Amino acid sequence: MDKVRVSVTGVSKTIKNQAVVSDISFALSEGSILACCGGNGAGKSTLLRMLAGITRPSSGEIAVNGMRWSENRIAYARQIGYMPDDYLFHHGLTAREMLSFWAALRKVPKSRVSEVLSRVGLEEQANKKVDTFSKGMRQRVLFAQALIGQPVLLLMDEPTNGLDPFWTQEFVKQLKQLREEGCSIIFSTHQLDVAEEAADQVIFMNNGINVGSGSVESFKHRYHSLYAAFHGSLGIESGIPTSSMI
Ligand SMILES: Nc1ncnc2c1ncn2[C@@H]1O[C@H](COP(=O)(O)OP(=O)(O)OP(=O)(O)O)[C@@H](O)[C@H]1O
Repeated sequence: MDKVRVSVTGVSKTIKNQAVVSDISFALSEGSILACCGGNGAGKSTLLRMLAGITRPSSGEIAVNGMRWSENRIAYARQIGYMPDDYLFHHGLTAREMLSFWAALRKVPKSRVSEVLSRVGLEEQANKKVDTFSKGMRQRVLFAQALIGQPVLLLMDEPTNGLDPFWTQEFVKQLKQLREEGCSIIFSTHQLDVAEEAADQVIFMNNGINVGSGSVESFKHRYHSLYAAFHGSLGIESGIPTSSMI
């Protein structure tokens, strides 16, 4: 059996008396990709933030390589690269300067900066100021930032937001390459075609609840596309296996 990289057991989050994430459970193995899909306000970002250790669950357990955040926060965080859905960049810094800053924070060699810039196709723009970049280019800077510490778990919140079709395809290729290297990846998206192409597993969320989860292959076999599967999940009587273990 594949080694479990991420284990999420009965995780819930309540904010201001509102159940934002309710009783989510899944397991993701080493070198596997999970897409977290759902409409606006479904709880995807909150789930990713809990996995990243930015927000604490109200209840439930999260372990990455068997380690819980509460046991050793620094060692837990070192395993993870997190790409937020938005980031307020410091004015006046170039892409290289931003990444050098993140490399220093992560205590990784500066040589890694050029490696990740080239990986996201920004080597020629490395010395340009990030606040002059387009949305898609800024997304690629954030992707590079998430990769800088060579994480074993990559968490990405709507990573293809703002990417043009070329870079969306490049992103899918990058994810597959990272999976080959043994990295486990969880990303949220509204783009079910990207989830279908890149992910091995999918979890559909609605109002913080897992309304359907399983392998992309099994959903495609049953519904022909993730779009149909998602609609089926929301349709309640769809009969999707409701087991929350992926
Ligand atoms: N800090 C907060 N204070 C109050 N409510 C919050 C907070 N963070 C999240 N929420 C609420 O939790 C719910 C889930 O939000 P979340 O951002 O996790 O959803 P999402 O699936 O990522 O949505 P989107 O696709 O729009 O980004 C929303 O109703 C949101 O308003």
